This record gives sequence, structure tokens and C-alpha cells, in this order.
Amino acid sequence: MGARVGENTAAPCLQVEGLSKGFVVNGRRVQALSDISFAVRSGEVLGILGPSGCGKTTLLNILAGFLAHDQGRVLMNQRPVSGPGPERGVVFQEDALFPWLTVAENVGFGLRNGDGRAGRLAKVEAMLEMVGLTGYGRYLPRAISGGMKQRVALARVLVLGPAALLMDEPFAALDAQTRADMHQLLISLQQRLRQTVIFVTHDLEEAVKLADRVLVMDTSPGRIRREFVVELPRPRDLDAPEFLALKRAVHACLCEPEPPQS
Ligand SMILES: Nc1ncnc2c1ncn2[C@@H]1O[C@H](COP(=O)(O)OP(=O)(O)OP(=O)(O)O)[C@@H](O)[C@H]1O
Repeated sequence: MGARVGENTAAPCLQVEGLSKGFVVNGRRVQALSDISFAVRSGEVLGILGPSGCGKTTLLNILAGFLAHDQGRVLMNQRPVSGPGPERGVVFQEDALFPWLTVAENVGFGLRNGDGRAGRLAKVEAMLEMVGLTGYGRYLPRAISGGMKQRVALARVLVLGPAALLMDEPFAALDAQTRADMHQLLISLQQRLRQTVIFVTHDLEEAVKLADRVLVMDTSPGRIRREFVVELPRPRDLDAPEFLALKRAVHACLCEPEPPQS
């Protein structure tokens, strides 16, 4: 078995056991993921860090149920994941909003009619307030900035109350200041909602800044190399010696040569 981490959990929200996935490209098999195992506690923020091509998106797509795996299993609240489900909300790098719908309509899109119109509007308003977009409900996506679009994308998922939020490099396309603002937003949302979050990134600082635990991945095939527990209070002081020491340790891990393939 590969690295197995996060087992000291009372009630795992999400469990991944012995997960492998390959693709056939031009008649050649590419092993994207090999024997990945980890667990995520309810309310935990897990960062999955690795270089381009290590299988981060493939892993997230499997957790989301968009992609089938070859071996192993994924359990969400003890039930096998066999496709997409409302208990797993996904935010992508690109905002993927409906351009013809307003901000409020985008956020309310997945809400069920059972809430009634007033109930839906109230939920949407509350969520817009939570992501700092009060007053922007009537705007179309083309009239707001990239960072605001990502806030809408986040609100659209969170309004459905998912048990786990899955994020695929959600801030990679944003400029540095907007990215820092989004980090702040995610930290405050997580503190308010105690939301379970799993995000993949190739940005070392982002991983150490946001996560309770960071899993560092190997490439070819994608495997978990090591786990780092981040026991630093939030919001994290990026200049604190403990933060810098952890960043150095994660960086050194990323720079280690890949182990020989078995
Ligand atoms: N649909 C696919 N068909 C064939 N090969 C694929 C497919 N999706 C991913 N791969 C291969 O699987 C490996 C992992 O790709 P993946 O996109 O998951 O990595 P990543 O870590 O997310 O990379 P990046 O950070 O560049 O987005 C790569 O070798 C990639 O070429």
C-alpha cells in the first residue's frame, strides 16, 4: 500500500483507499494515480500540493464523481462515490458561471423549488453577503471582475450546503492581490461554516497558508509522498518563523528526487 495518512480521525467525511487511475494515450498507458490513500475529517481543510501533471485534477475529478477510477474506493460519509452528488460541491479554476444569468440567478440556480421563491431569494441574499457581494445580485457575470466571479462560483456551491467543498486550483487564474483576498474569504467562510474543504494547488504558499494538512504528491505516477500537519493559528502570519520553516520543509520535500518506480 502507498502512504496512508489522516487515520487518527473519529469520523472521516471522505475516505480514499488504494485509489489508482490510468489513461490510454496513443495506445500507451499513462498511470496518472497509483495507490492513493487518505482520509479527511469533517471541518478539515486539506491541501493537495504537487507539480504539474502529478494527477491533482484527476484525483479531484474522481472525488467529485466526474471520473471513474480503476482500483480502490472513495467513500463519502461511509458511502461509495459512484458519480457527482450534491454533498460534494466543486469549484473550478475557471468560474464556469452561466453568462446569461445574473449573479443572483447563478447563485440560486441549484436551489430547489421546495424552498419557495422567498426562501430561495433569502438564501441567495445571505450567501451574497457571506462572500462580500451584497448589492451585486442583478449584475451579469460580464460586468464583474474575475475575483468577483470566483466569489459567485463559491457562493453557488456553498448555498447548497455541501458536506465537502472540492476546489481545483480555484485561485490560480487570479492576480496576487485578488488571490490574497480570496484566501481571506475562504478562511473566514471556513471559520463561520466549519466547511470541509479539499483543494488542489501547485502553489506551496497557498497550501501552507490555507490547509490544516498538506499532502505532497509525486509525479508519474501520482502518489502521496508525504503529509505535513499545519498547526498554526489562523489567519496565518506569512512572515512568522514557524510559517517560513514549514514552507522550507515542504519545499525541500517537493525538491527531493522522485523515488524509483515500483
Ligand atoms: N483525459 C485524459 N486522457 C489522457 N491522459 C490524461 C487525461 N487526464 C489526465 N491525463 C494525464 O494524467 C496525468 C495527470 O494529469 P492531471 O491533469 O490530473 O495533472 P495535474 O497535476 O492536475 O496537472 P496540472 O497542474 O498541470 O493541471 C498527466 O500525465 C495527464 O497527461
